Amino acid sequence: MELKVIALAGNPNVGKSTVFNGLTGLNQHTGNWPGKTVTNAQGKFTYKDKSFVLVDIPGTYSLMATSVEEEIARDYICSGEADVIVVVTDATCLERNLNLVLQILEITTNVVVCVNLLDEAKKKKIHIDLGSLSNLLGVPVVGTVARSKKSLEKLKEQIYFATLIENAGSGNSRHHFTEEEAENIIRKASFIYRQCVSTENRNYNYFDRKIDRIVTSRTFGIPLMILLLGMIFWITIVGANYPSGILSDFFLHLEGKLLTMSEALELPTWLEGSLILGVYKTLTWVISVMLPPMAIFFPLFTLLEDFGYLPRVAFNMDQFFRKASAHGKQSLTMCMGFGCNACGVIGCRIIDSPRERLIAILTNNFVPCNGRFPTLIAIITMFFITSDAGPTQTVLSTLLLLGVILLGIFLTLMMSKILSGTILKGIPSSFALELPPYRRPQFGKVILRSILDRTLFVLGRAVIIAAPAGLIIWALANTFVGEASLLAHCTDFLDPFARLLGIDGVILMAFILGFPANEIVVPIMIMCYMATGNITELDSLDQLKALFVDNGWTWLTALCTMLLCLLHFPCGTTCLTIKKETQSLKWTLLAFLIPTAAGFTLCFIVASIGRLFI
Ligand SMILES: Nc1nc2c(ncn2[C@@H]2O[C@H](COP(=O)(O)OP(=O)(O)OP(=O)(O)O)[C@@H](O)[C@H]2O)c(=O)[nH]1
Ligand SMILES: [Mg+2]
Repeated sequence: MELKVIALAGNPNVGKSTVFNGLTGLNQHTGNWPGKTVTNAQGKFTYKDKSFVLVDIPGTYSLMATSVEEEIARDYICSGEADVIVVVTDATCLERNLNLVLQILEITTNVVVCVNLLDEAKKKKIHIDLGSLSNLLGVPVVGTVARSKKSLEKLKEQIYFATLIENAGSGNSRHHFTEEEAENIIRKASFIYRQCVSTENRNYNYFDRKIDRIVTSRTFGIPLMILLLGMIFWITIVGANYPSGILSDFFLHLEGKLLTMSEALELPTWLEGSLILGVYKTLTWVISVMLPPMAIFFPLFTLLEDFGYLPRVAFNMDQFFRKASAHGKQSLTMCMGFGCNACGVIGCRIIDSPRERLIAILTNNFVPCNGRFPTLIAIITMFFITSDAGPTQTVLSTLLLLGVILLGIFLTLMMSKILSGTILKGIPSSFALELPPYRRPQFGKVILRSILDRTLFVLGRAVIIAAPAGLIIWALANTFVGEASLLAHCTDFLDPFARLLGIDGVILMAFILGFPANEIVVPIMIMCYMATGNITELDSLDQLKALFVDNGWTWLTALCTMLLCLLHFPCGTTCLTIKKETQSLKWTLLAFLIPTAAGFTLCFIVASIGRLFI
């Protein structure tokens, strides 16, 4: 069957990825802020007797592109690779969107215009005459509400018809518009807009502006942001305790069963030890301790993103990034880093200036990703909350977590400033960030997707990386050279240096072995301690704490471990991504060294001061 290629073009934040997901059933990340998609994504769908390849491309305001992701969009549109281009537009600001439609129509006429966000237009009492719009443009026009799949049927039909036309995909490499042509297009867009759109109520974003006056105000903007972040942390810490307990009880119960079974099967001790105490324990630890906080934090964070809060964060933080001679959009890439630093690094493509993009890439690792975030929570829960925690303790833990994160943000700014004053000198470029309208988040979908996606992601990584790591550690701990095991030799070697940093050899080795994935740092510590100690039953965080305390942990060790968790080299995936994005070994090496040096220095200082109080 012949495959037709359909491209989804349009201004940023108009719902292209949502249309893409709706048509293909895939899960491209969507979010209520411009610049979310930075690379082309492909998916397939079928309609009647035809199969289509759908390409989701980054948003662009015009074909006279300026940034990397806009160039990707422009090059794709102009390449003629697509048989049909679907231009997705925002019904609530059609005039501006029509500029791009008209520019694309100069290149190819095989276009279907999708007027999306009709639900919002309706709320704002904007009426669009789709029929005359289609007549004036000379191409099919379909109205959609991309969040509801039903409304996409018509779009599929129009795409189908458009591909029946001969000479589909007549590409045209011409994309230089003279000033006069560009002005003509603007005039034409304005004319068509006046013909097809009528509004009853011009003051439709009154509420948005009212909220923005508080949320982005000079006085309340930042405190409100910190309060919101604190609230999310608090809900995460309080909410994660209970499911964690249930899960770990369940896994312990299962472990008992597995041990009985292995005895019945008369498995050799080494096999029983490596499988159950090595692999099984690591995996179940990851699931029971790391999953609950993630399953709470990420949906909450994504809801804020879907609501449209992130661009407001960027707006508030702009002044600080500007003072650090960096780019305001860096706060957006920083926010993406909370999910995954590798994604944050790719997201840096939204920053146009190469200098500022590099700064954003090099400092992205200063905010903890989903592999480190639950580690921080686990250490806080173990060392700073007891199992019968009262409200004061949970508030204190929240403040501690908030402090660590704010420290990460502060260091991002500091390091940006240092970089732009030394190896990446330059004047900050100005930018216009659009504040998109607030949108009601899709509660059910966001919660389901972020739990499912993250859960599967973490589980996947745990299985792929933690399980073999468990095996290796078990083997190291059980292979003896002279009096001591190989594991002991390694940790003893690292110990003197680690002590200077307020930690011990095991912790340092856990961070080193955790290079492939941060998720496994604490499980490695547990395995190392268990291999040398004699506690084998760990049925609660309290006993886990006992294991750590037995191995010499104090609150200072916990604090330094948290600092090192926040500040150390990026994980393997992130390093590879940095190499790919910068095309340079030098910058990758620097991205590796900067946070590590910062972490070591800070731990050394904190440990030296802390020891005075112990
Ligand atoms: N109310 C409403 N919201 C929508 C609709 N379509 C998309 N959205 C929301 O609009 C936001 C932006 O959607 P995306 O699909 O990420 O937009 P995009 O065009 O891919 O954005 P970029 O990748 O940044 O160019 C998301 O929060 C969507 O949930 C719609 O028809 N109605
Ligand atoms: Mg997108």
